[in-house]
Amino acid sequence: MRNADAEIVIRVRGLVTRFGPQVVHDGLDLDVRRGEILGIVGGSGTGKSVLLREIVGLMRPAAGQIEMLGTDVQQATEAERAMLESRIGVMFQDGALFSSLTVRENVEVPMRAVPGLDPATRAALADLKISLAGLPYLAGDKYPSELSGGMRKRAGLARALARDPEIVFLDEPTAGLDPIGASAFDRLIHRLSRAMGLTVFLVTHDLDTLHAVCDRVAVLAERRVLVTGTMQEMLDVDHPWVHDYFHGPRARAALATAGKE
Ligand SMILES: Nc1ncnc2c1ncn2[C@@H]1O[C@H](COP(=O)(O)OP(=O)(O)OP(=O)(O)O)[C@@H](O)[C@H]1O
Repeated sequence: MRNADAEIVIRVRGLVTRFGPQVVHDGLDLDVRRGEILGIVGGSGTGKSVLLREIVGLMRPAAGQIEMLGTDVQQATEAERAMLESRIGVMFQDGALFSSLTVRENVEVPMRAVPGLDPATRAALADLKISLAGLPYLAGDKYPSELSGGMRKRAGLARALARDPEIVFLDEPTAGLDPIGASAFDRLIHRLSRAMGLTVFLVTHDLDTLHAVCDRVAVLAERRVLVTGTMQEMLDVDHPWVHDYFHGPRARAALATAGKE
């Protein structure tokens, strides 16, 4: 379901974010549809990561409403919050893995909140997520410091998938990866989203990723979501930043690469 009638799983209205005198968002609106991969782009400091953190409930905006999976994130009771947390997964930019835990133990962390899951089942489920994220079986026993950057990203993804989420939030998943590693990660996200019906909220600067996996793109500029649409629709947007971003030399190279695949 990837059309305008699709169910809205995240609805943001009139969002205002301030840090002291700095206004990051001012009246930001955004809809995310079930099953889509939505790319969030914008210049540095436009508040992409902050928006992600506000939606998942890690930060409180100054004003506005955020509804996720039918629940008002800011008004949620503790029980509603716990229910929401069980239905989403988050992968932070640096992976945010616990260095003193093995990969398997890291993936098990979100599962600890599931009542009645015995340790052996938890470990087996963690191994399944590790393999879904494209890591070799033995990676489960390794510590984050023993992994390459790309493997750490996959471990972060495995942990985000730990509780079979309906929505995953990925903050710059391909940042710091070499181009081959990045495109392998793009394919993985696309495959997982389609196979599991996952909704993906994807913060990225990576034009190749946008072309390869995103159904729609939302551009943050002027303290709000300036425009949303397909990559094709972005090409016709008459705004200086949007034009430069989607028509610049890197954009042309990414478009040419996407056309060859
Ligand atoms: N906890 C905080 N306290 C004060 N200011 C903050 C805080 N978090 C973010 N900011 C500011 O909010 C603005 C938006 O930050 P954010 O990290 O969301 O940007 P971004 O669009 O993700 O940027 P980039 O593309 O560079 O990662 C920045 O100016 C940042 O300095």
